[in-house]
Amino acid sequence: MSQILTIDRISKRYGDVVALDDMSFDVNPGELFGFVGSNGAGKTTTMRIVLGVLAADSGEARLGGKVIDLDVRRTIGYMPEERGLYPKMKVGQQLAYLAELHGLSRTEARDAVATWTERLGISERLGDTVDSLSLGNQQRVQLAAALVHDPAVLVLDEPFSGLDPVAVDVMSDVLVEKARTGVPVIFSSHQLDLVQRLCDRVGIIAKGRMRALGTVDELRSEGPSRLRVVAPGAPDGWAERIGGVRVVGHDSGATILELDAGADDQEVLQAALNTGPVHEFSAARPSLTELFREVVAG
Ligand SMILES: Nc1ncnc2c1ncn2[C@@H]1O[C@H](COP(=O)(O)OP(=O)(O)OP(=O)(O)O)[C@@H](O)[C@H]1O
Repeated sequence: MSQILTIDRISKRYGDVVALDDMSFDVNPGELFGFVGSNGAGKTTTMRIVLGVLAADSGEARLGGKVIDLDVRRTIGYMPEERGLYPKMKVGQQLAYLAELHGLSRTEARDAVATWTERLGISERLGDTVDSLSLGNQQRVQLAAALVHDPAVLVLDEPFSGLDPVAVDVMSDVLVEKARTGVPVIFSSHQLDLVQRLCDRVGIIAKGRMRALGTVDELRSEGPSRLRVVAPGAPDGWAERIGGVRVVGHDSGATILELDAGADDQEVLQAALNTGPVHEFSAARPSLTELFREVVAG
């Protein structure tokens, strides 16, 4: 059954360090949620609290409205940042053991291991010990470990870090596919282009607080309006004489302008045409990376 994951007003301190300060958000059934923030912003702490391996000082995490206790925790697929496999155990044995630990019968566990190792391209490694695998393949095994028990929610701490482009594609496909079955999927990442491309919604956190939350489109359309203008014959400084308009960047021959509320884009177009031909004149929206820089700096 599809269930919503709720992080409800969680706060957590480590001594004097405030790791989470009233953190709240939901991950809906069937949603791929990107959890982003600078180093030390509080992503791992949030995920550990969801898993119940760390206690919150206040607030709570719920799945389908039920506080996450030991029973609920068994239904979560988790990929910890520090990874958590037994290095000397064989891949197949280890995955089957983890599946059985989460309540699958021996036969179900064997079938699930075969399915996921095949899907993740590691079926030829079943008889190898984990420590004999490359780091990327260890990561695929770690994802298989999070998936073998058919989890009701997936919580993944930096699942893409260190993967080659092919492995990134495999991981992306699996996460999207899993979300589309109705499972809430949350993952943290510093690869914002990937988050922008994959996620239904994104939460940007800074210093333990949620600072921006929404679909990538919603976040990108907030803030001042920007124009992208390509006017090859325009002299330097052509746009700076227009009221309420600032040059905020240049990109492959284009000038990026930011307009104050009420500034007239047609006046900008006219000013550009006055310099000669205009090859491009369009609304420019900030990338997730630019938004992230603004949110974290603000
Ligand atoms: N066991 C701990 N003891 C003391 N402080 C801690 C501990 N774990 C985390 N912290 C602090 O809590 C804050 C949040 O850390 P957390 O690991 O949750 O951040 P993060 O967003 O996952 O960072 P990263 O992107 O670097 O993995 C940081 O200031 C960190 O130094």
